[in-house]
Amino acid sequence: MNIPRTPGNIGTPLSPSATRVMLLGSGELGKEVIISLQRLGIEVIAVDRYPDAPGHQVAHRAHVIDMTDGDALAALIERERPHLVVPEIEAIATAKLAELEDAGAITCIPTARAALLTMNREGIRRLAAEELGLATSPYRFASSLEELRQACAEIGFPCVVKPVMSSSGKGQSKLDGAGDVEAAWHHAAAGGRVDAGRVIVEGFIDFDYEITLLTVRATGAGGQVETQFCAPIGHKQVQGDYVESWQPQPMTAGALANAKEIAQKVTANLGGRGVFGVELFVKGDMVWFSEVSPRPHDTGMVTMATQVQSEFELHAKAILGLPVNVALRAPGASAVIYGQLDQAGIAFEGVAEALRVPESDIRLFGKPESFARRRMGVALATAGDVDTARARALEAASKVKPVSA
Ligand SMILES: Nc1ncnc2c1ncn2[C@@H]1O[C@H](COP(=O)(O)OP(=O)(O)OP(=O)(O)O)[C@@H](O)[C@H]1O
Ligand SMILES: NCC(=O)N[C@@H]1O[C@H](COP(=O)([O-])[O-])[C@@H](O)[C@H]1O
Ligand SMILES: [Mg+2]
Repeated sequence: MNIPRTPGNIGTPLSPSATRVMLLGSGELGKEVIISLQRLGIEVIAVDRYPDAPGHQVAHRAHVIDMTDGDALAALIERERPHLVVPEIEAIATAKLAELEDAGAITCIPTARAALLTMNREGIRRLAAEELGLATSPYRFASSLEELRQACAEIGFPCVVKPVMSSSGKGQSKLDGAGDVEAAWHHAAAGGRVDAGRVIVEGFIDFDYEITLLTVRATGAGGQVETQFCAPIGHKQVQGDYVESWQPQPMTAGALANAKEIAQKVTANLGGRGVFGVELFVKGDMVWFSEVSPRPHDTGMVTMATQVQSEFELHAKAILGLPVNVALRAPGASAVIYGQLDQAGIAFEGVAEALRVPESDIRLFGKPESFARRRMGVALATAGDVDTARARALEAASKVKPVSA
C-alpha cells in the first residue's frame, strides 16, 4: 500500500510529497499529538468512533468509523495511504493492523504487536509476568461468574477485578470479600469498552505511591533506537481513573533504578519508536509492573506544563525518527476537569478565574458531549515545588464550572 519513508525526511502537507500520519482514536491525547505533528508539517488524518472528536477538530481530515471493524479500518487505510498508523486507544482491530503490518502495508506505532498485546490485559500481563519475569500483582483470568468466584478465592481479598479490555477504570471494582464477586462480574460486563466476557482478578497491592514512567524510544545520534526516561510522574486515581498527576514524584534511588529496569525491559520487548506510559506501583524500593500504554498517557498531560517537550511532542518526534529532549523544565501538576453534566454542547464558566491562579494553564478538549464522569479538560500548573503546583492545579480546575449553554 505504501513504502515507509526515511525517518527525518518530511514532505509538504496536501501535496504529493506529504508525510501522512493517521491517528486511530482522536481524544484529548490524540489532539495534542496531532497539534505537535501539524507543527512539523505532517499531513494528519484523525479517526474516531464519533464525529467532532477533539483530534478531528485540528486534523487535515477527519473520519468516523467503527475502529473495531477490521474491514472498515483496512478500507480507510487503503484510501488514505498513511505512512504511519498511530493507535491512540486500545479498542481497535489490532489483529487487522498486525496482518497489514506483516504484509508490509503499514507501519504501526510503535508496532502492531505492541498494540495487540496491550489492547488485552491478558496479553500484556502474561508477557510481563510469565515471559519477562517482572514483578506484578498475583492474577487469574475468568470467563464466567463461577470461574471468577474460584479465581477470587485463590487470589484472596482485597482484590481488583477488571474487564480484560477496558481503560480509564471502566468496569473496574475493588472487592473486599466473596459477597462482592457477583456485582463485580456484572460491573465488568457493563463497563468494558469491548465486552470480551473475560476479566482479570489482581491481588490488591498496598503501594506507597504509584507512578507513570514515560519511556521514549527514539532515534539516537548513531541512528539506532535509544531509550530515555522522563522524570517519574506521580498520580492519584479515583475509581480507576486519574484525577491528579504531578512531576517529579520523589523516589528513592533504589526504587527509581528498579522502575527504569522494568520500563526498559517491557518497552524493549514491545519495540518500535514512540512514547510509552509504564504504570508502576512502588513500596519502599519494591516496584511492581501494572500495565503499559504504547502511546502517551493521560497522567502525562502534566508534561505540557513541566517538560521542555511534552509527551505529545516527544511522541510526534520519536515516531518520525527525530531526536527528542526529555528534560524537565519545572515541577508541576495537572488536575482533571470532569463534565459533571450529562449533556451535549455545554459551556465552561470561570476560565478567566482559573487562569488568575499563578503559573496555571487550562486545556478544554472540545468534546461534543459531556457526561458527569467524562474528562472534558485539564488544569495545569507549575511552581518551585510539586506540593504548591498540585494546590495550584486543583484550585484552577475547581474554578472551571461546566454549565448548560
Ligand atoms: N492490583 C492493584 N492493586 C492496587 N491498586 C490497583 C490495582 N490495579 C489497579 N489499581 C488501581 O486502579 C488504577 C487503574 O487501574 P488500571 O491502570 O489497571 O486501569 P485502566 O482502566 O487501565 O486505567 P487507565 O486506562 O487510566 O490506565 C491504578 O492506577 C491503581 O490506582
Ligand atoms: N486512559 C486512557 C485515556 O485517557 N485515553 C484518552 O481518552 C480518550 C477517550 O475519552 P472518552 O472516553 O471521553 O471518549 C481517548 O481518545 C484518549 O485520548
Ligand atoms: Mg492504568
